[in-house]
Amino acid sequence: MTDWAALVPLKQGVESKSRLREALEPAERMALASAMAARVMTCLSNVNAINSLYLLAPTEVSEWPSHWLPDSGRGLNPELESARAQLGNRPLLVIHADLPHLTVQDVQALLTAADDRGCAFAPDRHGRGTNAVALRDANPFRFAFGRDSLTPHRQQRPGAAIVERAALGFDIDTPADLAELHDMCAARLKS
Ligand SMILES: Nc1nc2c(ncn2[C@@H]2O[C@H](COP(=O)(O)OP(=O)(O)OP(=O)(O)O)[C@@H](O)[C@H]2O)c(=O)[nH]1
Ligand SMILES: C[C@H](OP(=O)(O)O)C(=O)O
Repeated sequence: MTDWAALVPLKQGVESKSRLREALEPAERMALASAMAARVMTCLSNVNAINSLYLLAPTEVSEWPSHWLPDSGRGLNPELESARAQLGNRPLLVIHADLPHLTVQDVQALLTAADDRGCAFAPDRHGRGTNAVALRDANPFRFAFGRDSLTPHRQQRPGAAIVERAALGFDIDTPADLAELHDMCAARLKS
C-alpha cells in the first residue's frame, strides 16, 4: 500500500469564493470556505492510506490536524508545484477544500485507483474541472487548475484513472452550486 501525503490548497481572506460575491457577504464567504475546508481536512485525517496532511494557505489554521505550507502568493499552480517539490515528489493527493460532502470512502476510492494506475483524477460534476489529483509517481506534472483543467491534466497522464463519485464531483463555486447545496440539505432535514 502506497504511503500517501495529502495537500489541500486554501485561499483565505476576502478573495475566498469570489464567484459567490452576488450571493454572500465577504464574512459569509470566508465562513463557508473555512467550514468546507474543515470538513475536508477532518475527512482526510481519517483516511488510513494518508500518512501526512498538509494545508497550503497564506495563514496557519492551528486547530486543524495538518502541517502548514505557507503560500507565498505566486498563484495556485506554481504554489502547488513548489509544494510538491518541497515534499520530495512523494505520492501526493492534491484535493480542493470546497467539497462539502466528501467522505473517507471517496478518498479511498481515488487512492486505490491511483495505486492501480499510477495516477487518478476526480473531475468536477460538469466534466471540465478537476477537484482532485492523485499522483503516485515522482515524474514532472504541471498543475493546470483554473477553468477546464481536466483536459490538460489528462493529457499529461493518458493512463490515469478517472474517478467519478458524486461527492468528489460536487464543489461549490457559483450561486447555482450554493442553491443546490441548500436544496440537498433541506431535503435531508425533511427525510
Ligand atoms: N493556497 C492557495 N489555494 C488556492 C488559491 N486559489 C485557489 N485556491 C484553492 O484551490 C481550490 C480551488 O479553488 P477555486 O475554486 O478555483 O477558487 P476559490 O477561491 O475556492 O473560488 P473563486 O474565488 O470563486 O475562484 C480551493 O480549495 C481554493 O481554496 C491560491 O492562490 N492559493
Ligand atoms: C480550480 C478549478 O476548479 P473550479 O473551482 O473552477 O471548479 C479547476 O477545476 O481547475
